[in-house]
Amino acid sequence: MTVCVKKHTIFSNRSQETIKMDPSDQKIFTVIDYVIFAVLLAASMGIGLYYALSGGRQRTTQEFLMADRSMGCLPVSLSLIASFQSAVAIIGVPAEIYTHGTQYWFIGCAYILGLLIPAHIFIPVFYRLRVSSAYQYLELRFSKAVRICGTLTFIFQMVIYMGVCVYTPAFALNAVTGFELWGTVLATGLVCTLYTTLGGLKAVIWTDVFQTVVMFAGQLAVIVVGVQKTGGVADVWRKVWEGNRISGLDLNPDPTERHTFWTLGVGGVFLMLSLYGVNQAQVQRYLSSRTEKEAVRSCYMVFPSLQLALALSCVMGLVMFARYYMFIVCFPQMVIYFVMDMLHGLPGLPGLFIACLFSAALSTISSAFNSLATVTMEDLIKPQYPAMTEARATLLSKVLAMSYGLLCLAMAYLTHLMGDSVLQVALKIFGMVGGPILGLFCLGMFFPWANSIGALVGLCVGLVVAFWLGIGSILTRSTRPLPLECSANVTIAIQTAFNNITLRDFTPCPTCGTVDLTVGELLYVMPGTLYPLLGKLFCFLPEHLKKKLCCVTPLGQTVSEKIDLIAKNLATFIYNVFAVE
Ligand SMILES: CC(C)(CO)[C@@H](O)C(=O)NCCC(=O)O
Ligand code: NA
Repeated sequence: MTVCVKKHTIFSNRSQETIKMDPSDQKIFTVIDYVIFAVLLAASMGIGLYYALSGGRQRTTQEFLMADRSMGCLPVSLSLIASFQSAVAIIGVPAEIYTHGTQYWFIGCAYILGLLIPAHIFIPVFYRLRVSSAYQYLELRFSKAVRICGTLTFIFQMVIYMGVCVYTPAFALNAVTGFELWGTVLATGLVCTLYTTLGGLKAVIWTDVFQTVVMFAGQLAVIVVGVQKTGGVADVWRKVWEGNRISGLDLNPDPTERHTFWTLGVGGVFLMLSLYGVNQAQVQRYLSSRTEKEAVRSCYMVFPSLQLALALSCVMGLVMFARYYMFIVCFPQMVIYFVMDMLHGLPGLPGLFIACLFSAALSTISSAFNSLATVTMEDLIKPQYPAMTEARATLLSKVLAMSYGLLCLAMAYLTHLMGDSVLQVALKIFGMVGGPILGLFCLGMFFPWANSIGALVGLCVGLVVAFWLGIGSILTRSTRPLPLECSANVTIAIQTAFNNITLRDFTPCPTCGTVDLTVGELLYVMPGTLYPLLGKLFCFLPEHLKKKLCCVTPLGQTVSEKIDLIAKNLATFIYNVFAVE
């Protein structure tokens, strides 16, 4: 088979749809390939059925939404990777490496802090409060209003994301090989809806494990065959070296530059924190762990696997460059073209890659369905109907998981109607909304004097700024992809600034809880919702100074200690009021 793409179409980004396999090569897929794709769907379905019929048979919300809080660290860690490794990344990263060289690979540096901070700050806070949803934290720390606004923002973010995640791989595959578009979208969407609804979080986590393995296997197959067909490792290396694709560390401080150490290293940490620190899909997996230690361990285990995932997609981009280095620009569809060019004639391997692509998609949308069902149940419905029976709550959670599954198909159709360009916009929205949500949680944990009005104003302003930057960068076609760290910082800045205005009185009390007096409202900061950041940073100071510094009681008190503290704080507050009089 020859590269049947006319040169001018490769140079022009606009005529992407002309990149198609040669019609005489339409027999890329043999029966075996279709069987492998069917086996992926059937095995995922089987895991769903297994967890519907074993264990507690999904009769409680504890089992359906939290996997009975009994998971070990290995499945949790593989599931953590699978949630946010979508097909968008699998075909997007090789295209990026092909066009701009290996600079993007430096995002691997951000995984260090991007996983250490969730492991030692976010996990302990969430785990010890024994919440079910990350947004429950926001009510404990701020107020009900903040919780509901956070939940709605998250739902908006994930609903847009899941449509893109199921549509993108089907669309790219269809455009290049003619693989049935809507059949694929419907099959993956419906199978995923079924196993998520039947088997709950246990099924979601165990299918993630299976799908992560398929994902790695598919990418590895492309690389091994690709290197062989391109003339061996030495030849690939020579071509990418001569083609200037091996990038050194770019320390240019200009934040509008495409990828530099700063945008990747610093921006990458913010991206990782918004995904691995506070996103409900991930928080739920930490909370489903048997113990806090297991949760922290699973977060550590994400590091090597995520590095492997990154390395596989970067190397795939390099092999692809060695193959087609005469073309300058590469776009995602060309990655599919490359894969099929490498694997055709090897029965089963094209099927394995399709399974890899849809494993990535399935594992992401199943996490979305389950986490969306959880927040809708725990944050929006349960507080309204506290007397609801467990059986009814479980049934409702299943209905919710199914409804979000069907909504995902509707979103995929909407994405299709709006056309190709909306894909980029939708992915940007995912990143843009992540920033202000991250800002909200950081504000709560690290700023004892932050209050609920500040949090709400900050969230709104943060969203406006994120959209302004995001939409602006789309209109001006700037190449800088995620204004996430910027909007997270703006959120925190606005929130703290606003707090200084609304704060009339700030009294660290003797037992080091805090009493905030705001416009007509008394705010008590619940113990365990703050992370003693300053205390940890200045750990060398004597104990009484540290306590003053962070105004925080240590995490993990008993209930009676908490009640005791609340009483003391109230007493202090009353004393202060009357002392002023
Ligand atoms: C989480 C990272 C940064 C890991 O490299 C990457 O997989 C990513 O940007 N994921 C989110 C976008 C997506 O894959 O859909
Ligand atoms: Na995935």
